[in-house]
Amino acid sequence: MVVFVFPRLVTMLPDKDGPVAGGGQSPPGAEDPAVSLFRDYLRLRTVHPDPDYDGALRFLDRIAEELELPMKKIEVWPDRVVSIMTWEGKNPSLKSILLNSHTDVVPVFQEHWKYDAFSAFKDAEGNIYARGTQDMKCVTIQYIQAIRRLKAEGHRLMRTVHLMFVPDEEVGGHKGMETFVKHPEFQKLNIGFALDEGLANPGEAFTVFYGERNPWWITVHCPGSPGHGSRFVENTAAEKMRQVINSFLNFREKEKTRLNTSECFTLGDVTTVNMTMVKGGVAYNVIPAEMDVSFDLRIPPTVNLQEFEAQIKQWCKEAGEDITYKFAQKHMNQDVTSTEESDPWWSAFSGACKAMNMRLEKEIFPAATDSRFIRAVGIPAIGFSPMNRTPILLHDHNEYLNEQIFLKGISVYERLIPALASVPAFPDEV
Ligand SMILES: CSCC[C@H](NC(C)=O)C(=O)O
Ligand SMILES: [Zn+2]
Ligand SMILES: [Zn+2]
Repeated sequence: MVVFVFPRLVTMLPDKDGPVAGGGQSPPGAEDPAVSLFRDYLRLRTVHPDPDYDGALRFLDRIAEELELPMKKIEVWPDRVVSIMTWEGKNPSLKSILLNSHTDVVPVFQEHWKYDAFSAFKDAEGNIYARGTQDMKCVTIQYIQAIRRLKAEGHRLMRTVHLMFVPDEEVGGHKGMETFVKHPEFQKLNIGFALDEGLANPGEAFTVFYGERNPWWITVHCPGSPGHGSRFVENTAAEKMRQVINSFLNFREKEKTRLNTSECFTLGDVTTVNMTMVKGGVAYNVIPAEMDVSFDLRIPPTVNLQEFEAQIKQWCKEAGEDITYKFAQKHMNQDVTSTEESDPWWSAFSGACKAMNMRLEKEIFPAATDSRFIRAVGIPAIGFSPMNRTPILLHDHNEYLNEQIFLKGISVYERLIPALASVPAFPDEV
């Protein structure tokens, strides 16, 4: 049995922004060690643009030592390390289970926060405030604590379980999962099924994501005739850009209406279009020779991407001569993970949830996570963060998670992980 000896020094200090007594702080020593570990992890500043990845690696190394699990590190890019903790199964030749989480978090606007976003302050209701409480440091610690409990109870699972900790998800995953899935060390993991992040659900149910919308980030370049700002110059960049904007934003209106008029649609079922950047011009009285406009498009897996791009091409053509566009992101893979009851992975996942009386709501993830790279190499992946009764606050001010919800999530994984690791061998595995 592994004795939990994680040092509690930081946790026992009073919170910077909270009262030392009477502010809902548990007396030292009374807090569940899993919550203390979570709060310690939240205090690491793995925040962009300069995440303390070394701090995270040291933290995770220490946990691997406690759990007596080997930790492998692969530098997929200079200063970008993927680390993998492995709990070998009784039958290591079978396909393994991946428990993925990213270590980085998005920046904060501290002036809009009630507490220091890296103090992990816990209020009287047990709500823990910090960047990453929902996205996704909770899941990292929940995986770890579930494995810790299972090991302490003497379990040994049939399939191998890998806990993977990746950098740079929040900045597109290029120097993280996107590169790592093509690495020979990734192939060696022999992954059969993956869990990655999901979203909180404000109600009683838990949301599970079986696919994602494809992110397309596009910049449309509009060249035009320059001239004096006092004249009616023909064929200006601005006139073309106006047409382009109209086409994109008219389509946006249609999709918004489609979402709002259908009872069964969620955000993941329609295409969103947002104009996010505009560039051009040098002076008030000089008509510029070029203007650029950028859009963030999110396209559901049911949309024909070739036809959609043809539509964009048409909009640009209609807006005037010599308009070009280029993509900063253009994810093309539209694979979704099976949620048929006949699918052994889904059946194990949903069966374990059912046994815990959890109601699941299946959705397409509206934004992009590292799951898209995992699915793109043919591995089924489910996005799931066990947080019900919780408002969706990822990337928002005052991101928080209640400690009881956090603790319940550990129990959820304690059932889920053995269920997945017990999926019987497939015919091609023996
Ligand atoms: C397209 S890469 C950026 C990834 C980011 N993910 C999340 C979850 O916010 C996004 O969807 O914008
Ligand atoms: Zn995330
Ligand atoms: Zn995020």
